Amino acid sequence: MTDPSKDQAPEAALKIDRVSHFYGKRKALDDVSFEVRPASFTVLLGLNGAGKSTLFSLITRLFGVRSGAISIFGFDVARTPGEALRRLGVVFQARTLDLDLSIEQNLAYHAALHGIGAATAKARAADVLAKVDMLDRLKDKARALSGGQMRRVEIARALLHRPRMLLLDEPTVGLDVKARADILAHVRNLVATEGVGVLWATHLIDEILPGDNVVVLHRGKLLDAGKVEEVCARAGAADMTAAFNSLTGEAATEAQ
Ligand SMILES: Nc1ncnc2c1ncn2[C@@H]1O[C@H](COP(=O)(O)OP(=O)(O)OP(=O)(O)O)[C@@H](O)[C@H]1O
Repeated sequence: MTDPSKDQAPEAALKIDRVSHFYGKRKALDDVSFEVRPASFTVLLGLNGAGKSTLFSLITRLFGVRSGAISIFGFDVARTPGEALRRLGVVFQARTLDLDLSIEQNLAYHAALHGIGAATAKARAADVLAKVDMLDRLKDKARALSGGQMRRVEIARALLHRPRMLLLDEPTVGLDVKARADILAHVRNLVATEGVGVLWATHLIDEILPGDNVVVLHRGKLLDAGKVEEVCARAGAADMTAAFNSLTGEAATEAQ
């Protein structure tokens, strides 16, 4: 007898199903579909204007989904927003820590917004800060941190309510090479050790590693999605840079 559980792929952490979005007459997303699996690191790769931020705004319900559907672990963000967003953590492109508050206060404030009680919040803050190696800075003001350290605290904060899916919108913008590598390593570690599904938006091709999933978005259209190796093979390219150039007709961006 076959084991039915073997045939059932685990539910998608994030499912984007035929999503389009217009700003006035400008089509920012054109019939985009893809999935992020649990415990996978998926790179949303696109140049400026590809539609990455628009897609994030739809996933987080900043904008309503008017065409297509988005679900998180099977919960539609429009029909069951509470269930869907409870499972989602977000790190936005813009810095969002209150610089005059301590790290502890920043996290406590966020926990309160999620309805997490003070004692639980304290324990969880220690837990999530340890995951990004920032526990020793608990009492410091956010202002005292470097850009990379702030980003790590923002990632910790996004994990406070224990989401199973994490969105990061160009999280390494403005960081130096070491801070970028640190953030990437911490997030990849969350995928490996905690089974979190990650969607990592970037325009930097060298943030992709072999075995990652990649979604190539260009001017609102999804050009290809799959394992890096599959995308390269389909494009007849030796590496992801060549695959991106061939798919989009534009030059990919490497690290600064
Ligand atoms: N509020 C808005 N009003 C009108 N057009 C917008 C708005 N926001 C984005 N756009 C347009 O939608 C398209 C997609 O933009 P979006 O910001 O989603 O891309 P992106 O991939 O996130 O780019 P970036 O890396 O520059 O942030 C672009 O053509 C952009 O000019």
